[in-house]
Amino acid sequence: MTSSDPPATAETTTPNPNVLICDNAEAASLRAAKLFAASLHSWPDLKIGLATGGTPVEMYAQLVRFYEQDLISFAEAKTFNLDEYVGLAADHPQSYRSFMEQQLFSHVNLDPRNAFLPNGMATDVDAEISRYEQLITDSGGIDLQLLGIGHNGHIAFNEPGSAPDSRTRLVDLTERTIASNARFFDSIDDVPKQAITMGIGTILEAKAIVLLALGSDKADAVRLAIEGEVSASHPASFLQTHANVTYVLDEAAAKGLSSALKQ
Ligand SMILES: O=P(O)(O)OC[C@H]1O[C@](O)(CO)[C@@H](O)[C@@H]1O
Repeated sequence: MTSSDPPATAETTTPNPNVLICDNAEAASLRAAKLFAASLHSWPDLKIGLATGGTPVEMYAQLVRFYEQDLISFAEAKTFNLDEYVGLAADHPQSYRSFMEQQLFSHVNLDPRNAFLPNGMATDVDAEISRYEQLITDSGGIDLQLLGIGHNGHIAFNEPGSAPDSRTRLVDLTERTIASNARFFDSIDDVPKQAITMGIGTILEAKAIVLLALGSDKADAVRLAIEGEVSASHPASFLQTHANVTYVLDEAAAKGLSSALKQ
């Protein structure tokens, strides 16, 4: 080891994270949508990793607008969602399959046979997990992955403590995540307690990643993800070890970042 070598325990981090800060949530959603649209335009058979939650709603609306303007087509694309609740049927209004149908799938020309999510009702969960990982592998891997970020730094449903090499698996949701997602359900008791999620290792195999974060309540999570220590206590920090991550933020979500990253 020479003096220029990193210490053996250090993670390799991206030296210049690609941080795009937009004036407001709408502008950030449009910016993120343009990144996906540009890739889809260049590579019509793009394998796209998709996220759910409140964050991507406006971004998906922008993608639908691009499709309606004939700027993009999903005819040859494949999509793979990050996660699905366990115990919700595909047609349950709060399943992530339903979310995707409402926000994107039903509005564009994506072949339903090319829209993949884990099956939260699978009786053999282990077999379902293997099937889902294999689907991604057989497709050649995800080209461009969209991520949101949880208040505790979770990406997909990889809660704090998730290992960087974790794969698609069954996870227990934390009380904080259940409380945060209760806004989508009639009552907090209706929020599923488990999910099938891609692992951190699965996500890091995507060739490129876009993390979209909106609003001041995400500022701490964003700061720790981009500038904090790489640690399982904040799973999004593992993105620092990936060579091609673009963070698309509104001003409010970026407010905790050091000034050097804001230029
Ligand atoms: O976009 P939201 O609703 O703030 O959620 C953030 C993250 O939390 C999840 O909804 C999971 O709880 C992710 O799917 C999402 O990326």
